[in-house]
Amino acid sequence: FAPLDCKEPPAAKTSLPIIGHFLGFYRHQIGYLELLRRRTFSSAYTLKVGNIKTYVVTEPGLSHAALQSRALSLEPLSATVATKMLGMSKTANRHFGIDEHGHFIGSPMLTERRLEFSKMLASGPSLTEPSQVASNCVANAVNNVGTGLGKHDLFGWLRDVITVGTIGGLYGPMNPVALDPTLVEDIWTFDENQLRLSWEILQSLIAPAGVRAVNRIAAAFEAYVLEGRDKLASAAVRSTISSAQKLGLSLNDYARLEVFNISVATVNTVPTAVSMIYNILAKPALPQALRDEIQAVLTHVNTGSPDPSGSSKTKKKKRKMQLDISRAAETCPLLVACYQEALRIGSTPTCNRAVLEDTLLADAATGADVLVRKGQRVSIPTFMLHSRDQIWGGDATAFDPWRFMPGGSADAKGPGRARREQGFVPYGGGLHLCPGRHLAKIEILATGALMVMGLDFLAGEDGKAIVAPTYSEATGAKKPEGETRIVRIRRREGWEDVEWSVKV
Ligand code: HEM
Repeated sequence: FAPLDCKEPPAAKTSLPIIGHFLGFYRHQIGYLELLRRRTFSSAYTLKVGNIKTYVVTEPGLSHAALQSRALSLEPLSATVATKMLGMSKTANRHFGIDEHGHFIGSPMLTERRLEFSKMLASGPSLTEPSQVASNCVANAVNNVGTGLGKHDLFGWLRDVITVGTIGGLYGPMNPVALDPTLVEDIWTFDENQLRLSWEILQSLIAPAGVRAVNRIAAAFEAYVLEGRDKLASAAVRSTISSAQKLGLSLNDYARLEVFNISVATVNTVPTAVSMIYNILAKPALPQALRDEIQAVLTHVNTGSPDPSGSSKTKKKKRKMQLDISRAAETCPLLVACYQEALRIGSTPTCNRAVLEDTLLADAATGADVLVRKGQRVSIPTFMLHSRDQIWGGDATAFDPWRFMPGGSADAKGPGRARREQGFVPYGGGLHLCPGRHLAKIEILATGALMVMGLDFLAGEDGKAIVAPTYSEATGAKKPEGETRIVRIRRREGWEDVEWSVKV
């Protein structure tokens, strides 16, 4: 490396040259980035690992500048990393804009795909359709819970329900996961192995489970298209399949790309919903406060309908209750605040960019600026912005939905608003702002509301209280660990006869 320009962020030093940062990541996982922030005392620092130089941005103003800059792009990284990780063919490189020397020269396919997908999932019937399917899946799961207390691995249960619902909504009723639910496990295995899969060589030795998961999912997607089951997919997915076909991507390469797509569509939604629900249950006053609030968006649809599951002799009346989640945004501020709080602390995506041109990133509020060099990377780990006391008014790592309510420390109209807005980027920003955010919001709000209204939860063991989850150090999306995952669940007392549905 050439020495850093004085305008470039300071280098994060390590006492052991070459292997120091590797050991740091090995020991502290992603928390190592926060450790380096404290060590460098800077709004951005430069991390040199192997032959890659990454500028880690740690302040709201600079992260906003980076996300909005047109001279920084996710596409070169998606192109080079995804093709490697997914084991795509050499010819696929061309479609991803990688030339014969391995350089990124721009990819109309990636740009077109992103724009089309964003448009389709923004509003209207093409958003309603997948949202409805995903929400129905959660309603069915609640309807299927028994009246006696049963022990559940709450994370595992929600993971499966949300994954099946999201993929059903996007890829239609005959999607690969509907036909083979064991693929859910493969999605998570892929997520845990992403880092190792992005190695240049020896992936089968370093990440055999990851390679197996990619191959299994890709084979299922090949069959999905060959058998014409994709005809039943959502408009958003159909449009991306047709653009891949138009550009001549082979069936195998398309199927491998879907491994990445189904992963991004689920591995952030699940931990966010899981964090929201566990934390609601762990705060004694919260479930009742939410139940009082959500009552306003319930409609008793049909009080007189017979119980479809009963025999003709034992026909019971079922109360059909519809949750109108489309009204939750204005009517249920506490539920929305729980969703925001779960986004803030429950999922920890990192926004990555490749620098296309030497660029000066400037924080408009503080006047601080840093130079990022062409060909290098910028990384914005959202957890570093979302968990800082100075931005969130103290106790930033705790789940406290009231901070988002009027008069709370994160009140949208309160002091420090601009800094908080720039420092709250759960869905990234700029050109690459997550296209699935509207779908995710509907799914997570519906999941939270249905669980709270329809079910009673008790800790796994008698006499114990449900506690906020602690997380395992595993790589990939956040997963609660050990005993905290087990809870006892039954239909809510007095509401056992309700059959739930959702209006999105
Ligand atoms: C709580 C749930 C979710 C969270 C927290 C989340 C977060 C993110 C983040 C941080 C990014 C990177 C943005 C950037 O770099 O600026 C992203 C990208 C993306 N997300 Fe999501 N996401 C969620 C749900 C979804 C869902 C449900 C879908 C699919 C329908 C989806 C599809 C995508 C896609 C395709 C991209 C890549 C965008 C691009 O290449 O420009 N996400 N998401």
